[in-house]
Amino acid sequence: MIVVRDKDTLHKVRSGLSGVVGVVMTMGALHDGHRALIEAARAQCDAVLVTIFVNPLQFGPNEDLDRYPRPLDDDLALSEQAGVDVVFAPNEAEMYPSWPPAVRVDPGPLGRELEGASRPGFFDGVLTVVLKLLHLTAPHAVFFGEKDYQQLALVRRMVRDLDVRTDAAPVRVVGVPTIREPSGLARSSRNSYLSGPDRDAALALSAALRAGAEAAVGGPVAALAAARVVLDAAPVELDYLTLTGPDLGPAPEVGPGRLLVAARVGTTRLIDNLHVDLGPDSESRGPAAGSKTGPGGHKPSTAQE
Ligand SMILES: Nc1ncnc2c1ncn2[C@@H]1O[C@H](COP(=O)(O)OP(=O)(O)OP(=O)(O)O)[C@@H](O)[C@H]1O
Ligand SMILES: CC(C)(CO)[C@@H](O)C(=O)[O-]
Ligand code: BAL
Repeated sequence: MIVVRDKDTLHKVRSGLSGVVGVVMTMGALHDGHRALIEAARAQCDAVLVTIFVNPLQFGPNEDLDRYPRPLDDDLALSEQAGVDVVFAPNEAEMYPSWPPAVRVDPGPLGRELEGASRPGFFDGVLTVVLKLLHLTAPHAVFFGEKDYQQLALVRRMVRDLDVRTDAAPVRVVGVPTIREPSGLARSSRNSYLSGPDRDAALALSAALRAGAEAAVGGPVAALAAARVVLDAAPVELDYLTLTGPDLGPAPEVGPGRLLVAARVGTTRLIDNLHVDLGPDSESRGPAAGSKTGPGGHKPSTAQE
């Protein structure tokens, strides 16, 4: 495995890779969720490149940039063991020679909803660094986790809207299902912040999503209500609970939907989401109650604090 810290060396190393190149972008503190992305990339590509960079541009002033874990040696060991060919781990000066960057990617209306509403500027920062990393690594396919469902949707949209291509074909954006602990908790680098009681409380997110999915046969209102009961009973501070279509547009009455949740557990902010099958019992129930304008100006069914 080759470890690269600067753009010029990356260019040389990338030029030496042949066949289909897959990239997995991360902020490090690698876990089984990242491992699943690497495995998907290995299965679909001839060479796998992993980026490790804690991107300051996507952190707000009161967020956890300073305390975000940076166990680089462990990350390199996991990457090597997982069969990664190249790791690109630049520092901030290498990625942002001029700070702050004056030109950034505008994520559009969807980028200002949900995570974007709670974390202003977050998706401008994410899409800006993702676009830079796409230029620098020139992948044929790039792999993102469904755990960050809105991020995945926005990267797909950016690649389409800004014509991001490698070797004359659009970069393929591959979504990988969420890896969970046996308890149901979605694996996340920020789980390392959770103390014992917070770890128990954090289980409410995935439990609420499962309760919502089970109740979804009764329609959107039933799904949201069931999820909300679980969250209300737990010592967590709900940020949002939303039901949308699979593309983050309005939730249908019947058919596939996505239930998304964000909540603060102690000082740790966590997100999760799950596929739900709505109906068929909902067809006679009338429209779902929407209490907030949702992604893309639509009205998804939302339960909000
Ligand atoms: N549990 C998971 N299952 C599948 N993919 C995941 C999981 N956790 C993270 N990923 C994906 O790994 C990539 C890098 O994410 P990142 O390094 O931010 O990890 P993270 O665990 O999401 O960190 P954080 O706790 O800061 O949100 C993203 O595409 C993300 O969606
Ligand atoms: C995509 C990403 C690596 C950009 O910094 C980050 O948002 C993440 O780890 O999900
Ligand atoms: N996993 C998404 C990156 C972030 O929360 O900053």
